[in-house]
Amino acid sequence: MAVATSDSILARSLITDRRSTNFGLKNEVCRGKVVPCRAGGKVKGKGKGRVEVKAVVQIGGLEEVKKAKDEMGLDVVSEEELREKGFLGMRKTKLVCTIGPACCSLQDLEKLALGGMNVARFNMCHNTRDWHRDVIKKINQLNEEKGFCVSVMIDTEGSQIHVLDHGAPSSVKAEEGSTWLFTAQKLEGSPPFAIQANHEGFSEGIEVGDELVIDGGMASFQVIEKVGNDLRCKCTDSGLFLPRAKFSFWRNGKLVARNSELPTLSKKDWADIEFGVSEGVDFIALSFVNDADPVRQLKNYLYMRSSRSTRVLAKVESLESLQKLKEIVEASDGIMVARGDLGVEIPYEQIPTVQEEITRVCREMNKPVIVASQLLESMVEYPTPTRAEVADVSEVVRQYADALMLSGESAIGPYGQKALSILQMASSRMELWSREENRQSILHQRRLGVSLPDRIAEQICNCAVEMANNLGVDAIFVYTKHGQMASLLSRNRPYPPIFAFTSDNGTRMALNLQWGVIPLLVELSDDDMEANISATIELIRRKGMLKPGDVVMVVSDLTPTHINSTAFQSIQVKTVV
Ligand SMILES: Nc1ncnc2c1ncn2[C@@H]1O[C@H](COP(=O)(O)OP(=O)(O)OP(=O)(O)O)[C@@H](O)[C@H]1O
Ligand SMILES: CC(=O)C(=O)O
Ligand SMILES: [K+]
Ligand SMILES: [Mg+2]
Repeated sequence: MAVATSDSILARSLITDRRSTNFGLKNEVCRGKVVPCRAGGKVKGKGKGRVEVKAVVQIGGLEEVKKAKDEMGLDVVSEEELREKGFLGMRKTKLVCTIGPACCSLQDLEKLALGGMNVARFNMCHNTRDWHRDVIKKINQLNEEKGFCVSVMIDTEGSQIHVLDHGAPSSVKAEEGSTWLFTAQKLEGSPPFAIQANHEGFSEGIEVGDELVIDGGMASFQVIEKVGNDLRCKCTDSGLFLPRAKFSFWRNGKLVARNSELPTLSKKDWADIEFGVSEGVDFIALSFVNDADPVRQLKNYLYMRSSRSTRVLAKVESLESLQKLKEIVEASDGIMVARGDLGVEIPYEQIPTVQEEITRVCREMNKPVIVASQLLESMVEYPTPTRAEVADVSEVVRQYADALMLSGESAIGPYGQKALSILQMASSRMELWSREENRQSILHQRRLGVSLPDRIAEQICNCAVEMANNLGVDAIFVYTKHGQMASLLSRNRPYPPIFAFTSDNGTRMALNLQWGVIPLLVELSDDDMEANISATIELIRRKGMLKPGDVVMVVSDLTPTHINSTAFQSIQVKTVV
């Protein structure tokens, strides 16, 4: 029987007769002949690299299989989706919801969780820490008591120059031709034609004649006079000041870069991070990252605090971050394309191409990417999205981003659950289309790994996905400690879902953000991979979710626990009987 072979993998197929297959925990027949890979030899500190590729092995009659745990480690939403839609119908694109006053009750959060929310985002710009703590507790409670698997992300405020809350309940209008004072001085009451900025140095380096743009184009002004740090400006394009509206300055059609003197991580951000660590959040998203330094700084800090399972995401929302994109992606555990602020810093028309490029770079470098902001913006007010918004959401899915994010649609809008269901439907539809069009085949994977073990893992995952797609298997099972194998599989955007079994809860919650990965928390043996495989297949089968005839591809990369033991890497295809 032909099995995928490649230069670095000497594959050997093994067809095992069902009757002769004894699925004991340490079944040598099952394991087949292990063939060293050509690149083999000594793998530094990891024993010998070994790759085994097996052909169809059937399972069934599993008397000896380890007694399955009662609970499956699969969250209730995935379980329901699997029952309803089957393996191939499971949604791949992950969904992030910003939590705000419109969705912070236990009932609302439960509805969002049922609606497919994978990650709840808390924007530390708004509300008090007590409020955030209280709502995070509710998410934890839902996970524990109702079997959801919703990860928690905090998003730092970061340092940015913006309009201070002007005291007015909604927005303030600027008419064309009117003259306004922009100042950092404290304003008493809400004097007309005066706007207070949050930062002393907001006008540093700004000259008469420069253009002041509000929220990336909501309104525009020309600087007509500079007195000390204050700016007197004439409105050249009328528009609204929303609370916390952002400033940007332009000269001769170019952005005047000036945020750089502000620290990416302010005192308040560090206090919020401390809060996040003490609440055990899964992700910290850093706003206004301009280079890799703050990401590294935070990762070091988390390491020192023994909070290693907290993943650090960098938000790409400044001109500088685009110039240092690769180093930022490299340093972080994932990226958010924060199109709201990005659209303040670069011209609108560049957003689509920049988004596609960031998404591509992230997939190549194997980091999850969230595309955020204004996906269904009109739904903050209206119960249906515009057709253009649905097209935008679909485009993000077509680009194979890992996740879509709701902002105001869920945080303050009355139609948050409906907005979430629209993300669900639009992504499922586009995923199906992409599969039918075989679009996955156009993804080119740049070589990623440097060390031999990393390269082996990468090759196994690339080959496994190609095989899984060609064979039309129903699901891919993978066993993972830190999520590496699962994410390498996900990077190839396979047709079947990836069931990632892990005994590390931090890994499980982090994998929640990765395209096509369904993380399951189970107890795994450190050195008996066959036992893990048999037990997990049996676990799913007993729940009635694997039927006879279903085909599962099992990918394993057992890192040896002893220096002299061998790595056991394999791709196996198993048919359920
Ligand atoms: N915890 C909260 N409390 C009150 N309002 C909130 C909260 N979270 C979000 N909002 C509201 O929802 C809107 C959209 O939220 P979101 O956090 O996505 O804003 P953003 O400006 O896109 O993000 P960022 O500040 O990170 O750039 C905000 O303008 C705010 O009015
Ligand atoms: C999400 C966010 O921070 C932005 O779009 O600016
Ligand atoms: K923020
Ligand atoms: Mg932002």
